[in-house]
Amino acid sequence: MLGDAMYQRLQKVGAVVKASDVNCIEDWLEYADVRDFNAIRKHILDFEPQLIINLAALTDLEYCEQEQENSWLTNAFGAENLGLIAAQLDVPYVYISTAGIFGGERDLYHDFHAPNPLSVYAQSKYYGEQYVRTSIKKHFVLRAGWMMGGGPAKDKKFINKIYKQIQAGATELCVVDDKLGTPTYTVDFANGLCGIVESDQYGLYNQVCGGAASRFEVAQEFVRLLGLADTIKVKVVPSDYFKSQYFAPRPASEKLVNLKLNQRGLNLMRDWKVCLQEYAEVFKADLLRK
Ligand SMILES: NC(=O)C1=CN([C@@H]2O[C@H](COP(=O)(O)OP(=O)(O)OC[C@H]3O[C@@H](n4cnc5c(N)ncnc54)[C@H](OP(=O)(O)O)[C@@H]3O)[C@@H](O)[C@H]2O)C=CC1
Ligand SMILES: Cc1cn([C@H]2C[C@H](O)[C@@H](COP(=O)(O)OP(=O)(O)O[C@H]3O[C@@H](C)C(=O)[C@@H](O)[C@H]3O)O2)c(=O)[nH]c1=O
Repeated sequence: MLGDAMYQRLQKVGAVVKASDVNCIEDWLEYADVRDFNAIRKHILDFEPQLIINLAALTDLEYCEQEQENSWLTNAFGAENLGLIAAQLDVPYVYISTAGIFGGERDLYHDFHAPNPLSVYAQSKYYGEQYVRTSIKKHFVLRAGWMMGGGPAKDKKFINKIYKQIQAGATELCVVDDKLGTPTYTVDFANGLCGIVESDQYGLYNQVCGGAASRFEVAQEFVRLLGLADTIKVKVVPSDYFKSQYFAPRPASEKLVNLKLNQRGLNLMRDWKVCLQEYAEVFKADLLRK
């Protein structure tokens, strides 16, 4: 999801990019596994980078509950591996963390509030965040919220899960209103990331879109933007409704505010509704094609 937007953003400024993944679905991707220190070290050293951005992760919370060792190796150990290589090369290191590290005790979290990760995914990401913050001097840790981006082919999360139901002909969508968060558009996130890195102001930053919402509000807005509000009903359900499908623990609220970015004048994130309007165009075009 984010890799796509990041690559496009870096292409725009003419950066020379070596992009890698274990899942090489684009011709600009080369194979590299963040769990394999020696192999990825060689892969990176051969390129002599000036910056390392770690976007690799396992982001399916249910998979992470079931495949715990792999989740720790990818999300936490992978963060360490790339951090060590960045430190050895003395280049800045960007690690992407998540609003999901919070426990939901509060309604809204700024950069200084204390995390309390509930799921294996969140625990492994929080470990990565802490490692990077304490062990890597030239670090940027950026916390994203509910990510949306990549379109029908690459978006693995909520928007595309809703879209797939619509595409399959659903006239009623059941959506929870007891989970709150901050949608985060990958295009804006990649843009903001570049601004933060260029500023040389190392550290930890919340970086989410403006505003906040429940999953229900996001689904309702998405359906409206697709022009389907009259034909598709979005029905409120409690999270319990999905307890067998979405069994990983999730906080009631993972709403973030970009307190530090605002103070530093580095907040380039637009409001989530403006971003969703732009993003929905991709899905509208896809609906028309089919
Ligand atoms: N999506 C979201 O809502 C949020 C994401 N984030 C963070 O943003 C970052 C980017 O995530 P996002 O773009 O959404 O996720 P994606 O799944 O789209 O991208 C992550 C990529 O990493 C790959 N990967 C998995 N294991 C390895 C490995 N061992 N070595 C190298 N690559 C690997 C995945 O492959 P495969 O497809 O095979 O798994 C996938 O292609 C992650 O750090 C994530 O934790 C933060 C907040 C919210
Ligand atoms: C598909 C669907 C989901 N939902 C709800 C249930 C559940 O709370 C949530 C599941 O969707 P997602 O898988 O996108 O959400 P989730 O896995 O909770 O997303 C998380 O992803 C990782 C990567 C993060 O870093 C977190 O911060 C967070 O963004 O949406 C509905 O209410 N109705 C639906 O039709």
